[in-house]
Amino acid sequence: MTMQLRKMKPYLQSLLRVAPRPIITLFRDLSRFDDETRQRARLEWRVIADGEVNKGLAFTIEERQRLGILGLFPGSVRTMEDQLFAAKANIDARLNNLSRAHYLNALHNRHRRLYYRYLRDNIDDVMPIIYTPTVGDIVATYGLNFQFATSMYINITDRGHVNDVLQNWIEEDVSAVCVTDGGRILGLGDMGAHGMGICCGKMMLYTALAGIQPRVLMPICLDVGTDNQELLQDPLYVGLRMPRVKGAEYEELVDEFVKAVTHRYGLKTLIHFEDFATPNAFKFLDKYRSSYCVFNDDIQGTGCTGLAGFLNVERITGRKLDETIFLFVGAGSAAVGIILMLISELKRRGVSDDVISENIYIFEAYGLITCETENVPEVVQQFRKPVKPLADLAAVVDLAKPNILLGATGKAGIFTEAVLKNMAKHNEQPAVFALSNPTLLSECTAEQAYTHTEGRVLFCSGSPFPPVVIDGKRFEPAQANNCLTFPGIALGAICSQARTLPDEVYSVVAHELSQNTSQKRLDAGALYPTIKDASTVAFKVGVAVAEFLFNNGLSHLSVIPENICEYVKNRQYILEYRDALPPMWPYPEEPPTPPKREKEKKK
Ligand SMILES: NC(=O)C1=CN([C@@H]2O[C@H](COP(=O)(O)OP(=O)(O)OC[C@H]3O[C@@H](n4cnc5c(N)ncnc54)[C@H](OP(=O)(O)O)[C@@H]3O)[C@@H](O)[C@H]2O)C=CC1
Ligand SMILES: CC(=O)C(=O)O
Ligand SMILES: [Mg+2]
Repeated sequence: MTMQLRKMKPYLQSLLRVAPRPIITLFRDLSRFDDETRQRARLEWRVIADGEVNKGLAFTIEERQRLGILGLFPGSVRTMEDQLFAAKANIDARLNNLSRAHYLNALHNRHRRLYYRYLRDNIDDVMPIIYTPTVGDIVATYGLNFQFATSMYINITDRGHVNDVLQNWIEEDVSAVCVTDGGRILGLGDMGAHGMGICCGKMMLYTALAGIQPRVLMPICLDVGTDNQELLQDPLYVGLRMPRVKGAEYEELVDEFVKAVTHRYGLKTLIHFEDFATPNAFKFLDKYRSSYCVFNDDIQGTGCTGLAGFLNVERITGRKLDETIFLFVGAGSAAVGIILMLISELKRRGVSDDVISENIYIFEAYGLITCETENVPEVVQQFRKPVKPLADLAAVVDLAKPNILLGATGKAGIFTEAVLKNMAKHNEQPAVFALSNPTLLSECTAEQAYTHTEGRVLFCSGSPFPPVVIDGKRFEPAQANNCLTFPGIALGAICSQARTLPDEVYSVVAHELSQNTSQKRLDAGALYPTIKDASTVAFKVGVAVAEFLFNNGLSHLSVIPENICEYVKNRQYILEYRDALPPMWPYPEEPPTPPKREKEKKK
């Protein structure tokens, strides 16, 4: 017996390492049983309750016998394909996308390979369910639906103890964290601790699109309170019920968090900042980017996604970027991130500062940024125009005659009929980027864009819109979302164990994304690849990023792999079932003896 226990020790250790917390509690409750019963219970629950190992009805009868789980499933044995069929039937039977998202989320927790295989096979149908726009509903109903801890909360009250809190995460090896403080979730504003929904969604795309191992990913919410009065008064709110902490105390928590994560998991850990309010987003990026492997998705991921779209406008219209007039509506993380990428691209091409300043117009909530505008953030100072203040966007379009109009405001419908018609008046092929998420906050709909430009617009949007048919002609709007870049950036950074991620990385990414938009798509006026192609794009971006980091001495690894493409590929998550007990989990030659029945014991 002792011998058998010793043989099983590594296996049981791995069991405790991966078991979700409630399961560990279950083990504790088993203390009143004898050793054999405990071992057996652990094995049963190990294979069923760990989403990574569970195969559901795909466990063969032989496996069920061997693992001691016979009888815990109904009699049929299903292949992966059978289970995919059943999952699809379940999804189709549901009445709305939020309900579908709940089903998929539960599948993620209990049966991970099936979940990711389902996502891979149905990615264009599933993206609007697990990501924007439904992720906005997930966040909005987070308190109502909260059930199970699969992510980490670090509260302002944990200051001074963040290291200890992080020890409670069971995984020993984490390669990337996606962290929010809930300050600006999509265009929904301050969502406090409910912002966690976004980090979970982003990290699911790490695996679904870039094939990053789910075990090495940790979604985190820094709960520093919220100024959202509705949430504070909502009995279902799950976060700290206090006003948002700002200033030194808040910044010290972020600092402690960055140090604690890199202390536990190493400097190679990618720290992905998501949906912080704009001033904080820039502050932390500037503070940590030269010493840590940090990435701000809203600034940098969106920045290179936006630039890729501009490069494709150039490919379609033939008008060079240095001769293009841009009108940016909104000057938050997203728009400024794109402006910074555009400036670096134009400078790389030798365009002068004067031309850059002249060709870019910025329209904020109060109107066009002019020389008379006060309190203009430093980063956009150079774009003030020597004209009278102008608060009507349609009039600004008439004044500036932009070729590209880009909105990232979180304000629905501000690209009015007049704005769109003016874009069409000044351009044969106007380009309109309506980047705000979720769908309800888009600056205009695809239908409005095509209708008010006589179908001439090159339109893309942050959230997906269905195809539009006008006078029998079908238009397929492209999705312009940082999901086309952040999974690949993360894949490249993780595989190369990046030290830091300098601006040049994002330039590489923008060009890679642009080049991976097929000529067929461009001919149809689509500025980005389809979501169906997003995983191919993520892989290519990942390889390009890894190559750049290896070749520029930005990797923690001392040996550069000979074939980076193969190297990245070999690190991706395998979607096929593995043996129920793969060799990485040592298992005794003989399965543990089943517990004796009462009758036998009495004999
Ligand atoms: N498609 C994508 O990949 C991405 C999309 N986004 C989306 O972009 C939106 C903005 O995000 P972010 O930049 O971080 O948010 P911010 O809130 O930081 O920026 C929004 C900006 O828009 C300005 N604004 C508000 N109303 C108007 C108006 N009527 N006219 C002109 N400007 C206005 C705001 O000004 P003021 O501060 O004065 O109100 C602010 O400068 C969100 O909806 C988000 O979901 C973000 C990242 C990626
Ligand atoms: C897409 C994204 O990151 C946002 O809307 O904030
Ligand atoms: Mg975001």
